Amino acid sequence: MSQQSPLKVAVTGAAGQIGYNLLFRLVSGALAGDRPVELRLLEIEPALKSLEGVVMELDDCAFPTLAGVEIGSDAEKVFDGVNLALLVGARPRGPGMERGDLLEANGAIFTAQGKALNAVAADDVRIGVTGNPANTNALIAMRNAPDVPASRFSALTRLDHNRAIAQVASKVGVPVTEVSRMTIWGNHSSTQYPDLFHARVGDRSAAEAVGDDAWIVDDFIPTVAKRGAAIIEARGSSSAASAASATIDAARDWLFGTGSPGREDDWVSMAVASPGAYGVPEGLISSFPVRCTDGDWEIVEGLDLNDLSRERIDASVAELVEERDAVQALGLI
Ligand SMILES: NC(=O)C1=CN([C@@H]2O[C@H](COP(=O)(O)OP(=O)(O)OC[C@H]3O[C@@H](n4cnc5c(N)ncnc54)[C@H](O)[C@@H]3O)[C@@H](O)[C@H]2O)C=CC1
Ligand SMILES: O=C([O-])CC(=O)C(=O)O
Repeated sequence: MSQQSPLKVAVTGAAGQIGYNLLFRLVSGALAGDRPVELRLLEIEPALKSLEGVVMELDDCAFPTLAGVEIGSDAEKVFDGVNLALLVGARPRGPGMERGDLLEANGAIFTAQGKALNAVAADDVRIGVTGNPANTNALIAMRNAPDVPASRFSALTRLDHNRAIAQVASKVGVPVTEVSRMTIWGNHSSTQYPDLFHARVGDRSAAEAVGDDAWIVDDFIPTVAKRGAAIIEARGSSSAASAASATIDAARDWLFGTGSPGREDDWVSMAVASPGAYGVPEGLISSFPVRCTDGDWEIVEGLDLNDLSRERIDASVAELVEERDAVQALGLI
């Protein structure tokens, strides 16, 4: 039995589709190996009964690493002392909607949760936002938590990153493990820019390995950027298992480090508060190539951007500026 203190992990929207795919993996080692995990699950009052059923199932797995579960609808109680908060709970989009259509519906949730985290989370808290529109929800939470360093907030673009890796591996006919240095730039929306010019397949540029610029522009970029909508179209509801998997990938790498043996210099995509890097206005939560060590991220600097990359990044960042202005006008930040 491990003697380490439990990692206290909050999950919001825990009774939802992503929650059902996330909780069991979170406590079975995918996040923190054999370190015990204590779950703090936040839901709205009407969903608590359903969440009780999920907790029964968690008990029934008899996970050796599950150090306890608390549930509730009061954010200040649930977030008390948490080291990691995964903010998943939000209204998902349906067919025909863009993620930005959810700004107002979800803004109120992230102001309240930002304030609660500010008041009661542990000093070392890291906050990952999956609920859409993820970048701007993270911005709202961050701006409502003035005592938590801005670097502790991130929004999920790891699902897009994983989708991009899968697409390029399939195109070139290599295992996904051959693809490295993938970057998603900008917003987790259809304007996002998955970058094959810095990605690698083995020891070559991914763009060269693909050898088909028309495929990159007409096929790869829209397939990755619109994958969420394609899943909604096919399943009738938005991605859940893959979103849960990416939420864990992102949190694990943030807390315990990016890279792997032999690929120490690999990076991942995370949407983080811009320090002004690559011309992205300071404070905007935008996706960048990052490396993480001991719970801190660092943007990979000095990548040359070709005209296509510059144009696509600028377009996605312009959308983030619009979203920021919209939530500012609503008084949410
Ligand atoms: N960033 C990403 O890559 C992805 C993001 N998403 C987003 O994740 C979010 C959750 O998706 P699903 O689990 O499929 O939705 P869902 O509707 O199945 O579950 C959402 C849960 O959040 C709960 N909730 C609502 N307001 C809450 C509040 N104030 N506090 C706590 N819980 C609250 C609901 O009761 C519900 O149980 C959506 O916004 C969806 O668009 C989904 C896929 C990928
Ligand atoms: O598309 C959606 O609304 C859900 C999501 O964010 C994704 O699958 O990337």
